[in-house]
Amino acid sequence: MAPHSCKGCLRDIIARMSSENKGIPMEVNGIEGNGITDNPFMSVIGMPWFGMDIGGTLCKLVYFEPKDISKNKNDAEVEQTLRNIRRYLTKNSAYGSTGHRDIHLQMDNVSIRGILGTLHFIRFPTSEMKNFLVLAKYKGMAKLVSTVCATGGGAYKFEEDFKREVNMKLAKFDEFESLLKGLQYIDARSPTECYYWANPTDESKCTKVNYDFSKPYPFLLVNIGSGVSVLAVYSEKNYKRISGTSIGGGTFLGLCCLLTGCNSFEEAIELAAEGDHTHVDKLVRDIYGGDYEKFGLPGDLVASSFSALCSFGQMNSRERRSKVSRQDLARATLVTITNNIGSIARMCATQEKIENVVFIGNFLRVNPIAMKMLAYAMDYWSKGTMKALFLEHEGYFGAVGCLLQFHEDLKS
Ligand SMILES: Nc1ncnc2c1ncn2[C@@H]1O[C@H](COP(=O)(O)OP(=O)(O)O)[C@@H](O)[C@H]1O
Ligand SMILES: CC(C)(COP(=O)(O)O)[C@@H](O)C(=O)NCCC(=O)O
Repeated sequence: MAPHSCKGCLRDIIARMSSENKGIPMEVNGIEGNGITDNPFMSVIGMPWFGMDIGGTLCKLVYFEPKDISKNKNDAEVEQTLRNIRRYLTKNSAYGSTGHRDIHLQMDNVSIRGILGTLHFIRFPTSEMKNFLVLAKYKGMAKLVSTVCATGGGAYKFEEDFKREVNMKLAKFDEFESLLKGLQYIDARSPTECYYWANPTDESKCTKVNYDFSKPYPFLLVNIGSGVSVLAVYSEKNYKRISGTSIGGGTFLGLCCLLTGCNSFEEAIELAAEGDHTHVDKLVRDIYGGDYEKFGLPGDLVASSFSALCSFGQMNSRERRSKVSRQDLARATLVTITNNIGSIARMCATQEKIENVVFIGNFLRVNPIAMKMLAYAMDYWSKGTMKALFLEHEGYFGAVGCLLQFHEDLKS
């Protein structure tokens, strides 16, 4: 394996912590419940509350910070650990170089099971899970929380690791149930949650416009994570997964890294923002000389993605490839993946006779190019009958939803 060189990542922090705190045992294996943590009532009232959505690429961690944690004051050690964890999570916005708290998404004064508090939104790469567990152990979380609610594929994949490393049980919840629960909860409490892009093709006029999503049904939910899942949602409880594709956010990032040598999603998006996909793609006008009017295909529509680089009969093909920039390749990759998702979403919406298509997932993070393309594509191809909608907490609904389900289950 290549030596790990990423300064400040979770692995580094842990190494630093262990050398700075020689007195603190890192191997707190086999922590037994301390009586308090085994009592579900205590963990509801006073303990930190976590919901995790462990996806194929990113782990989304939602932390509910109750306003009042004084309920534990009869136990000074618990109280202190609780305060330390709270301080660590809420005073930092970065945890090493790989963990981030999305402060702009923080929700204050929300209540879960009648308890008022703040929701914090944290993400880190799923590949750092083992280091996260070491950190959780070191911070004493395992002594406070016996159960963490979790969703996403990683809730299954890492279940044994949680048990072995930190003696924590995972309360597992289905990822789509969680998505929908979280979406309903957040949208009802965040007045500017849902929006659409007006004039998506005209940069000077393009704006984000608030959308009232209080009567949402029916809607199509397109979750663009590592892969893509498409759900048709008819009511709070009635939904079905109608389609999906493996060509999703992970594909964009993987191909972009391969083609451009970039090393992060943010870098990929920055490159794409500066590139021109028409240097890479073959457009309808490259084939027709203009629009293909009979079937309403405009000349600037991509006819064939990446095809401009492989017109093998043409003398200039090799020269063209050598002139294409990393930025152009990143943009073309983004356009290809986004168009494909838009096309699948439109077919699903047509089939289900649904007009509102809600796009979520972290592929849309810091990615207005993709959002505007989806907005335009849905509008153009449906002749204005379909609407692409977006949500501010794009990748966090699953994590919130499983936390809510956990507390609902405790109630019943
Ligand atoms: N910081 C990031 N690191 C990696 N991928 C990111 C990042 N920010 C956004 N993405 C994009 O989000 C996708 C993952 O989205 P997410 O909804 O978290 O899915 P999953 O649950 O499969 O991890 C990645 O494939 C990538 O396209
Ligand atoms: C398997 C998944 C539900 C996992 O969710 P993710 O971590 O990608 O958000 C998703 O990647 C997916 O639906 N993939 C597409 C599979 C298909 O329908 O071809």
